[in-house]
Amino acid sequence: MFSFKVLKKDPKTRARLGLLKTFHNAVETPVFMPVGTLATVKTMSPEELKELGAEIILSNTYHLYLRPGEQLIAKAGGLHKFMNWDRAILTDSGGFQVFSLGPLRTITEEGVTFKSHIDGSTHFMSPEKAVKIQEALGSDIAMVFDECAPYPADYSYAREAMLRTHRWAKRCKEVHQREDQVQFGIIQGSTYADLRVESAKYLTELDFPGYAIGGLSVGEPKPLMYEMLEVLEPHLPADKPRYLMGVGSPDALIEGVIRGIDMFDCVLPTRIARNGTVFTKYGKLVVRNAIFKEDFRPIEEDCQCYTCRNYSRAYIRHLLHNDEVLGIRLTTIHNLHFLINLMREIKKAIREDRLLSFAWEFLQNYEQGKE
Ligand SMILES: CNc1nc2c(CCNCC3CCCCC3)c3nc(N)[nH]c(=O)c3cc2[nH]1
Ligand SMILES: [Zn+2]
Repeated sequence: MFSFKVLKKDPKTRARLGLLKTFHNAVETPVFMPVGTLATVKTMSPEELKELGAEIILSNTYHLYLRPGEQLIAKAGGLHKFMNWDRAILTDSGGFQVFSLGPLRTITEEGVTFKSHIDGSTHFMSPEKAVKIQEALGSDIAMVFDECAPYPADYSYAREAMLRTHRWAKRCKEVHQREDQVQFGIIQGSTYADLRVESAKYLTELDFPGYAIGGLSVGEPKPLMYEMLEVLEPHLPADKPRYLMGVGSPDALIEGVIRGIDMFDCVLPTRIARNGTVFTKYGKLVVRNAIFKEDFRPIEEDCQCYTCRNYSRAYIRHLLHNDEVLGIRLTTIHNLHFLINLMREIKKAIREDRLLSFAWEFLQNYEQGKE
């Protein structure tokens, strides 16, 4: 079964504490979901992810369809078995990737024809195909096939893309069969308040068990993203989970929670780790930088992660400088711990009715380092 329950609402903001029950496990929200594009959260084993407190991870229809193919994964017994992950998996539908990765593509009512970013071969993806692929993968939560309009998009294009995405969402709902998988709708409408409300109303009518907010974190100024969340919040079902796609940095996570978001995903922690950048409570730090050559302190003095309890900046910089694989594993562990731990502290603050003061203090410190 799948269920979502609001356990507590923050008295001063739109934040809420929730319990998301998936077919594999129960997840406390607000939750940060690490991204595992090719059926792995890069350099992390499932045991290490559990050690870090990851309860639900993301994977992707587009990437897995191209390589190794959803049929192979189905033969392996599904994505959970294939990657030895027995907790929840949410798969994105590939909509975003087809539009952002595929160099050339043509959109029709039917679907999207695109060229693989791997070998340039031509492929076709439709709402029906995206549903079938995600059913073969066996994720707990499958996203509908949508179009994420680029930013900026003029009003008429944003509206046309939104209406087509609504028709695609309906088609996804109609062909969905897998009982142990739920579909989330994705709200579009670019940065136009009236389109956002129209999209929320239309998709709420389709009665999905959860709703994602798409079309944001695509280059628009953060205040504009937050404004769209404020516009949307009153029009979202209060008893269903809200997932802000592709967000985000520590400050965006806090700003999103305050505006009623329950679920987040972002490639940042793993991606910046690979180029030697780590999160700290005073902003980002490029530990690969030569200034850390003889800095024998941990990345963060009071961080309880495996990396900070055992290694120095000097050692990590040495590893990164020599392309030693352990280096990006250690920065990845720290970054994932940082975001998962931040969500833990946010949940604690909501429980203790002190979210705003926690948020204010965190943002004060974090912006000191100016992200
Ligand atoms: C980064 N900003 C952003 N991401 C968006 C994403 C992707 C969210 N992350 C998915 C992971 C990406 C790496 C592989 C595994 C899945 C969006 N996805 C969809 N379907 N629609 C959006 O409007 C949509 C909008 C997004 N905005
Ligand atoms: Zn650490």
